[in-house]
Amino acid sequence: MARRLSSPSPSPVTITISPTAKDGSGRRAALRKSTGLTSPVPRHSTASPHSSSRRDRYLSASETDTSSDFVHYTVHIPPTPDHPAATGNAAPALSTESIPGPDRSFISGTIFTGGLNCVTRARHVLGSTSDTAKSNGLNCKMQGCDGTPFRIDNRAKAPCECGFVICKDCYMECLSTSSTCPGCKEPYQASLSDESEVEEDEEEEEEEGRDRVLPLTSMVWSVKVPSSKPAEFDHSRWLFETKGTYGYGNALWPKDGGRKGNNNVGVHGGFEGFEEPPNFGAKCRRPLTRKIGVSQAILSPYRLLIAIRLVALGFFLTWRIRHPNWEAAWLWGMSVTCEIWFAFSWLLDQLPKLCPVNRATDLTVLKERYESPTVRNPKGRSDLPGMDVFVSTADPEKEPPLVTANTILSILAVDYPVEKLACYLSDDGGALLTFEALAETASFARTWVPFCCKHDIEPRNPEAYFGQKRDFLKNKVRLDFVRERRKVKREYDEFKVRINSLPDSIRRRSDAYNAHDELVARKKMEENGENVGDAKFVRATWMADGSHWPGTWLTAGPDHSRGDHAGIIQVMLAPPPSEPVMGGDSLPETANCCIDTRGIDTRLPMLVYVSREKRPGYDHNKKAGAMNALVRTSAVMSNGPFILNLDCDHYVANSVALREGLCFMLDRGGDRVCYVQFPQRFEGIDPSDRYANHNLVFFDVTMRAMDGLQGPMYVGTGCIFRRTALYGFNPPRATEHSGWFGRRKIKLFFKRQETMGKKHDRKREHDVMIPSVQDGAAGSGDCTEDDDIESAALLPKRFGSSASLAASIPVAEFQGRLLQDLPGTQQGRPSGALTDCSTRAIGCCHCC
Ligand SMILES: O=c1ccn([C@@H]2O[C@H](COP(=O)(O)OP(=O)(O)O[C@H]3O[C@H](CO)[C@@H](O)[C@H](O)[C@H]3O)[C@@H](O)[C@H]2O)c(=O)[nH]1
Ligand SMILES: [Mn+2]
Repeated sequence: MARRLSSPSPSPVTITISPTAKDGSGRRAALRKSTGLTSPVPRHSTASPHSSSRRDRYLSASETDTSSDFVHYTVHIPPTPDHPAATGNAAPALSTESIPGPDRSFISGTIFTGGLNCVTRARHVLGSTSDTAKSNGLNCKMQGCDGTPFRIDNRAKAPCECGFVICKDCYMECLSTSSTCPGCKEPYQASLSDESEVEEDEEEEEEEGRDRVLPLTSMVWSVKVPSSKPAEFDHSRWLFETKGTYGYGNALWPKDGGRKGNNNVGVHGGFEGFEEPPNFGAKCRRPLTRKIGVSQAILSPYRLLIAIRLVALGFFLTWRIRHPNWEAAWLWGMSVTCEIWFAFSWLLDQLPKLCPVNRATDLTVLKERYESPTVRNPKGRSDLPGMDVFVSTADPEKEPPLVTANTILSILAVDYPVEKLACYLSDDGGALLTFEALAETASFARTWVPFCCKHDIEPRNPEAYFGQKRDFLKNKVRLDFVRERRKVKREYDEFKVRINSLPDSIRRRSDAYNAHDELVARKKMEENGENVGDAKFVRATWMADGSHWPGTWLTAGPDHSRGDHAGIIQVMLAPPPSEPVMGGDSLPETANCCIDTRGIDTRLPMLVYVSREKRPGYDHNKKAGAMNALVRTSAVMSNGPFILNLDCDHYVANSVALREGLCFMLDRGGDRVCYVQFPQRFEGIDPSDRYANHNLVFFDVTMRAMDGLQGPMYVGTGCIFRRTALYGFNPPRATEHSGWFGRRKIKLFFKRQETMGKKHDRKREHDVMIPSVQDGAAGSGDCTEDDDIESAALLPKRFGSSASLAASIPVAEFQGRLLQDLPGTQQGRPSGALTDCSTRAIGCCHCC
């Protein structure tokens, strides 16, 4: 039984399927439920008359446990703008009301497809993209008003510290009535009477506002940042050129030591007339990482053993050569050659291992340096750089979607500032199954992630966590832990059932739609008097909203087969707001009924589904190609300066791993680090490791030993990269060998060879300079005009003609710098930057 396509209404389709799915505990999966299969919004917002309450669901699960041999699966088909619901119907599944402002365009603007042979499509979003401010949710937030907010430099700006966006009329009204911000109920800082004043005084207001919220009031009054508009001032250059310092002791610091009076001058002061700075940074000067030598007790015997073996080997080879066997000379010759070769290769293998190193990170220092309140960052907002996590999957049959889903969940739940994290799934199979599994994952993440954060769950892969044999109560202090764990486990079991029944439900849905289409086509042909017998009908794969899946079809069709389909991008979870959204304050739709999220930040990181375009005749380069596509897509969407890649069958086993990786990147000298490789640990294989499947020698010995030399190698996955290194730019300070004796430090980043002889031409092509971010995408502060033109001309040659991609490069470089003390840092591309450029970035010829 299927709903007719021609009369779209959000009534669910009940499909009866044979009971194939079993959940983890072996219990027969017999659940009656309503699922909005492609809806990344919380499941309970898809409320329909058919969906029972949660408690009922559990009850019905146990009731039908033994009695039913069939699963009643209710597929809720959400209405969409192209298939609008009949008026007066129940609330649409993709209820925009349930999503706070900025998220709207991402949730309703679902799928982006496009590429070489087809125009870029952005379905469902047409209405909201017409007005950028609207699509970003940046219109006036007053109830019943959607006026244009204050604009400064084309950016909407809130007149209040709390970020409540408001239009001019409403602002004036508020001022005249209560003078308080309708968002935070705090009084507005300055009352402004007319429009010009509003615009002109914005900067001053900003400064006043900054002073107001600073807790360190005694210090702040005299610290004047040299420029009122920080983005235009290059602080690092200023520091470098003037040898100035900020804060205590700088040129602007008063000699008399400020309000408190100064009794210390001349006593502690290093320079006459300047106050000795208090020791603020004693802790922050501590390094983020430490190199720990391997204990001599282990190394010395090991080295001795190698020396003894070497000597023995020497004696043996000498003896061998001195005692030739002339009766079988060729045999003797062969063995000697082979033995010498083996000895040599053994030596090559041993020598690098003489000096292995361990490294340790200090996460408390990272927290102090980047996440504690400072003068410039009074709220202690995280200053960590953005991080994009890439997961690749290729075939939903060989790589089960449940495994991929668990990987994604472990990423979404990592301990990293949510607004700085973005997760991308590359689906090389272009399969609707992976797509819908990801939508389900996004939905389950709303329960799983707050649960992990609340109770410090480790590991944050639900399958691994619930499968643990050890006592789960260890180190758990919260009283509601046991109850919530039980609930979440049950949710997870249901989630597994849903994922495992997806192949069936997709097939059945498609069959129903196809049968209906075929019937209509047959009728038409009969009416026209055509021969129906030998007609062939296209068997499409249908999405839950009643449209064709743009990727690979179950029965391959033209333009929908493996290796021949359009590119697809779908944002499953919109970029989160920058302020924490505590569970208790959230709207009832987003409230989590499974666990008590009061006081827990319920935001989730951005999650994007990407399936790159594939066309015959192009080499897609397997995983490398998928990674390239993700690098370009993420550049125009979130542009995290660091990238972590994982296979779909891996997961983040330690929730602070990302932070630990970044310690190496952000430590002193870290700007020379291009990537940080994590070791891999394996599960589900022989625990006694009889066949060395755990790869311990490789990850725990060889890689550490290589680290002691020049650094470990990239093993193809589980690696944090510096984005600009992937673009092929040289690190800011490359340490290069110049000959055998010693090293030479060269500065390649912003400097170029003065001489422009022919010899340099080839080199120049590889050392493309990253244009300075202060001067926009095409200009460089240190370079002449000629250089600008040259680098601007080289960028499209290497990265295609996408202006957004080119513009994202210097931003990524800027944000990846060591200290985030550069003001005005734009955190990634604005969330509304999802344009047709990102679909062109996943095009197979990459000629956007
Ligand atoms: O066309 C393809 C083929 C593969 N993959 C992905 O690449 C990853 C690795 O492929 P797999 O066949 O599983 O290789 P393995 O031998 O299991 O993986 C190891 O070896 C690979 C190189 O041989 C590395 O890329 C992997 O990171 C490393 O884990 C998987 O996530 C796949 O989904 C794609 O995205 N597109
Ligand atoms: Mn693999």
